[in-house]
Amino acid sequence: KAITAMAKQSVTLDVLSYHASASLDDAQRLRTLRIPSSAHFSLHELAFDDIEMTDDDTLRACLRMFLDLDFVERFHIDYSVLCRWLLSVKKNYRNVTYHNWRHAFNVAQMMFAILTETQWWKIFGELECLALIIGCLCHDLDHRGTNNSFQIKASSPLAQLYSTSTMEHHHFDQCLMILNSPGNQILLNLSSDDYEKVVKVLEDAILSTDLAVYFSKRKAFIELVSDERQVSPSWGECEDRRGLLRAMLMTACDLAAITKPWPVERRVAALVAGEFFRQGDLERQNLNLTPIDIMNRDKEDELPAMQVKFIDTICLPIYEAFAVLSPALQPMLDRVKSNRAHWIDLANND
Ligand SMILES: CCCOc1ccc(S(=O)(=O)N2CCN(C)CC2)cc1-c1nc(CC)cc(=O)[nH]1
Ligand SMILES: [Zn+2]
Repeated sequence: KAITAMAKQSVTLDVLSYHASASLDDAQRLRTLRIPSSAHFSLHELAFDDIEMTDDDTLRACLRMFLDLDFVERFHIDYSVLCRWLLSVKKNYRNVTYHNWRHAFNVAQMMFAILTETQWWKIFGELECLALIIGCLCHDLDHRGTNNSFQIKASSPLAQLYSTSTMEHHHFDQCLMILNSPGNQILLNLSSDDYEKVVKVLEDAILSTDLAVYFSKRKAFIELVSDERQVSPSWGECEDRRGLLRAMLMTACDLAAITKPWPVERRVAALVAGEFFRQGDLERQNLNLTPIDIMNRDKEDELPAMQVKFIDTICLPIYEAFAVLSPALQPMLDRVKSNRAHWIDLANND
């Protein structure tokens, strides 16, 4: 009986992998494209904006990040497999308003920019940096444009699988499924020891993008920052500190639209609002519930005030701590403050 169950499980995985994987043709085409420099794509910019980029550009930019971080050489990643893996990751983001491939790509670019501008890649080492970049690209895989509380309220299949951090567990599950799909196994040539380490860091990184996890870890992080101030080399030796910094880094990159120049923040906030309001519509129509204010289309004019609250309660603490840890990140904090002023203006004009 156990054997048939195992056989069924493996068939399911194969069927999932088959549909999740990008086509060989697409991978073949991407493989032949020329890959411009990181400077060409402005990948080291903390104020990066992807609006001018085509989907092909985003894929080539990801290849550039893997090449510049030396992952392809160091981990003997087959270049065709890397191309297919990137296409499969992109394919497994849905066409939702905000939590789509572009969001994942922007989060990965922010991680690349922070790790390089602060030199923190030296603290984490190649293995943990590989896990962080893969984690960013995969952290919202198969997002349906609805949040954890919606899954619970709708008692969706995902909520029955995972009762806490529902979506984040699903994103990690999808990430592993693609990494283990034939033709997509970019970690194939890692030692089993290195593979175990990458998967562990990957799981922590993706689960850290649940704001509930951020709230639970933030106090310890801010205390550590006020005691230690700059990131001294000793941070590298302590596994717990590195884990805490990685978790905070994931949140800082996930919410980084708030640190971008105003035209970018204003555009992204409209996408976030669009997705929230659609969830509110679903809650009314399907669940017969009155949505919370942030998802209630009728409260649209309160959006600027909500953004100010979002900045004060969630964003400022983390970007203030990061600016203390590395002066290179000060411009991010400055832009959060100037975006706050814009939202205050809009809140007063309504
Ligand atoms: C733009 C449409 C309104 O957007 C918001 C409204 C309220 C709050 S909140 O801090 O009060 N809070 C967050 C935690 N929830 C559980 C309860 C509500 C946050 C946002 C918001 N979130 C993100 C992250 C996805 C990005 C972004 O730009 N804005
Ligand atoms: Zn995200």
